[in-house]
Amino acid sequence: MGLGAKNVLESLIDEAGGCAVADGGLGTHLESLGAAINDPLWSASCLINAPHLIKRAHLDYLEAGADILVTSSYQATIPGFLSRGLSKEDGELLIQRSVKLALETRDTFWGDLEKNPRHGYNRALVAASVGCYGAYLADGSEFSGCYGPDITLEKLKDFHRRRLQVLVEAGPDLLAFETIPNKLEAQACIELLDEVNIQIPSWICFSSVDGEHAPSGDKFDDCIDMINKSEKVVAVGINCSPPNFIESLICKFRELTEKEIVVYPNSGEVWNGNDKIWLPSRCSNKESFELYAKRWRDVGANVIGGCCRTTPSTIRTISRVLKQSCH
Ligand code: MET
Ligand SMILES: [Zn+2]
Repeated sequence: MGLGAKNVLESLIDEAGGCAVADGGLGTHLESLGAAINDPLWSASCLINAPHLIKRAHLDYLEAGADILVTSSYQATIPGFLSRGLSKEDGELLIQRSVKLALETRDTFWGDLEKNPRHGYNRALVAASVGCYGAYLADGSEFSGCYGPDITLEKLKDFHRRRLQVLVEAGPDLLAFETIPNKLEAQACIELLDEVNIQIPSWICFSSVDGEHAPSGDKFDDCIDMINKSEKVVAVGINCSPPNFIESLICKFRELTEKEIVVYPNSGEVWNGNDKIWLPSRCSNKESFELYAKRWRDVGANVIGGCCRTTPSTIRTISRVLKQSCH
């Protein structure tokens, strides 16, 4: 990642005419393909028992027009696999597998497309998902930001360190830190990128439950100030938060940074971490992603996709809207 040269994400965004399309909810789509993911490992359980469904889900998103695939490693962690009775080595192989499944699907899809010069797709990037510590806890704390007084910067770094290395060694194009709920964890991730000497670009996406702050109450101004100082973080944004928060957050982020802005909200339904169910949307309906995508692009988003409860059909809509208007 040389200074001055365009990184892979910026090049993709250029190729896509200023706004690229990310994929949609992976856990959600795996479930609709028949995977049983009501499990402490959530979608990462498919790495053990249904890798073919992960490939199917990635392919469906590519066909729908996704320019970026986010891997199935959101909840794939070494301690998570250890508590499942697996060895550290097997856990690392599964984490690696998440990247390989996405790369293989992208390469096969792209190989087939190249036979048809008028296909209209971009060669997709593979973003290795790095779920937050709260995702590993599987108690909904990615939406509260409350990790308790015992969780320090060092503990968060220890949690993230080895998985980051394993993911990067498997050869993804970028790293996607997802649903980060507080400034401390963003700081841990940023510092690790340097300490581990990661050579691929990253995005850091936060969740938000009030439309103004990170779930912990931390100010985005402070989080982005810190991110602006990191050369390795090339994009910042919001994921898995209701769509009606997104426009004003893009405007806020646009004032705070020159980095690329990534948004992939959920459908607006609300996750109840205690009962492990999605409660109905309080604010929006799925149909409006068409209007949302146009507005988000117009106010400055550079990557738009979907998170939980969004589907290939959501991504098809976003892709149609964005690709229509830029070519
Ligand atoms: N990339 C993850 C997924 O869709 C993000 C989950 S957010 C709770 O499966
Ligand atoms: Zn989500």
